[in-house]
Amino acid sequence: MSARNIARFWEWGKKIICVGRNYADHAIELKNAIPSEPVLFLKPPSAYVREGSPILLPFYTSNLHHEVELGVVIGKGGTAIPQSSAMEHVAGYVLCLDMTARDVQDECKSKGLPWTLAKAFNTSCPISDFIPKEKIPDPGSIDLWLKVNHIVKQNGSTSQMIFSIPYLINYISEIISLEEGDLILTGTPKGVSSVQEQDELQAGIDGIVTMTFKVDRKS
Ligand SMILES: O=C([O-])CC(=O)C(=O)O
Ligand SMILES: [Mg+2]
Repeated sequence: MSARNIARFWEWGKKIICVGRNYADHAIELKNAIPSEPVLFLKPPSAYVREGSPILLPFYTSNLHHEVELGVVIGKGGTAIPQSSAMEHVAGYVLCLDMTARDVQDECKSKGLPWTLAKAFNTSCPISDFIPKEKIPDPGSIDLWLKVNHIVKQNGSTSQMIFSIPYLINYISEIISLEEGDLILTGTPKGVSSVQEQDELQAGIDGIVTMTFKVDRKS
């Protein structure tokens, strides 16, 4: 067997750990409290989708939202990783969309149920090409943007994150051990909105990466 290549980590079937409400402006737009500890949820590796394949609308939602997020790819596993050495565990980054069935999430929230149906369905995690760590020397101050049909909907800086990447790696790894090939989605800035069948989503980090995905319905 050939050596595994971290640049294709999404093929390894590792964990996708998502952080919610990590930008105050997004917490406020959805009328949520600003958290005092990170809000965590998971997506299965079957959520990954790559450019060239569409984001499929789940049949049970009529309000699918985009959330553009910086993804942190773990290169070296660990448990209870200290903040001071957290960045040594990072192999690189990807630009991600945390696709969210907002109507289903609202219902789950009101019933006190988990968000699985809202967040973890097939194609709920579109990702860009792998970005080696060296290409983003300061992941705490990069601009993320997202357009729907060429209209800008989200444009935020990772400097607005409530919990930094080292904080998140420490916090998560105290609870869930991190492994090589795991991905952490670090939360979305404001501007989330509804997408429809045939919409084109384009997202990017200026000078680093862009990606384009079409929204479709399962045939
Ligand atoms: O669904 C939400 O609003 C929580 C979340 O994923 C985020 O803030 O990125
Ligand atoms: Mg999110």
